[in-house]
Amino acid sequence: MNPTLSELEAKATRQKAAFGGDAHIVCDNLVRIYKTEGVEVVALQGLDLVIDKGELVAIVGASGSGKSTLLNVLSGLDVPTAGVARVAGTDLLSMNARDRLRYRRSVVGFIWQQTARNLLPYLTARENVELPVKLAGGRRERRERADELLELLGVGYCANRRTPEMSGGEQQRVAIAVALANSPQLVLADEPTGELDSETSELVFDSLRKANRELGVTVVVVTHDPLVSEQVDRTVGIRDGRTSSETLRREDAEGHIIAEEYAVLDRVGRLQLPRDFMNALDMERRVRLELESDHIGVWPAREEPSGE
Ligand SMILES: Nc1ncnc2c1ncn2[C@@H]1O[C@H](COP(=O)(O)OP(=O)(O)OP(=O)(O)O)[C@@H](O)[C@H]1O
Repeated sequence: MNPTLSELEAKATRQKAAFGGDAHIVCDNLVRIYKTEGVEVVALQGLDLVIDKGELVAIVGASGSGKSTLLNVLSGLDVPTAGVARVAGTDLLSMNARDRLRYRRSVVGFIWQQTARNLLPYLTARENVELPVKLAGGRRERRERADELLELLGVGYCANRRTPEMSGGEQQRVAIAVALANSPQLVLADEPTGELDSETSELVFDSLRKANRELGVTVVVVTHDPLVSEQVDRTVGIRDGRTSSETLRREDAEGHIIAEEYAVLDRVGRLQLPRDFMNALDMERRVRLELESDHIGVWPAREEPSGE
């Protein structure tokens, strides 16, 4: 017997609800189109991403692939055009202005690449960390909280310094403390080590990892820095506004780090073949697939008969 319309609707809703379940971050078919002077740029074109609570994830991709757009959506700074974006149960598409402010003050913390953008230069490091707590209406034990965070991130000695009295790396670690001030569930960092040398970058990244491990906060870092992406359990690659690959790292029994790269398969079965694989075998337009018992083979299309 054919299913009724209401049965089909119920099935469709069930399938939709199933994607990502109640994961901490769920992006489902996320689309962001920018319109400037009549020209449309599709920055995110159906991006799917699921991140669990307490994960530390690096997002990598070529310039213009949509990384910052994704981070701006997750931070509540930007509203996507379509799709689903949910963080800690909050639907980022349907928030009103008041919810958005509350979300940005207490659910997420953000660290920008430009050190100067993260801190107010006329305040000390401690005052910078106290400020978001003050703005969110927190009155008690602000100072203790600020000092505790600065200590945890290894910059306790900077508490009374203003921005010009700190190095770039120290400023970024204070910026992480500012981002953590209101005990957010998620910290987002856009190229936080982009302006730093590799030694200082490592210290900044150590601080992010400490926040993740010791405070249990989920951390998502956009980076070009191979050093950073090698130190996380999961790296998500973005290409042309979609997640295209994931590298998972694990330790084997002997303590060696094993990194395995996967292509991301979306719900309708689309996957992006790595460009260098396609180029190596001259694959374009179409490929031949063969189902084997434990894998699928992908071959270049057969030569078209010339018709002579
Ligand atoms: N405000 C905007 N108005 C118009 N187009 C935009 C805007 N912001 C981003 N774009 C476009 O959207 C696409 C994705 O940009 P996005 O900044 O997210 O990329 P990215 O991966 O972060 O790049 P980069 O590594 O260079 O920072 C690009 O083509 C960019 O030009």
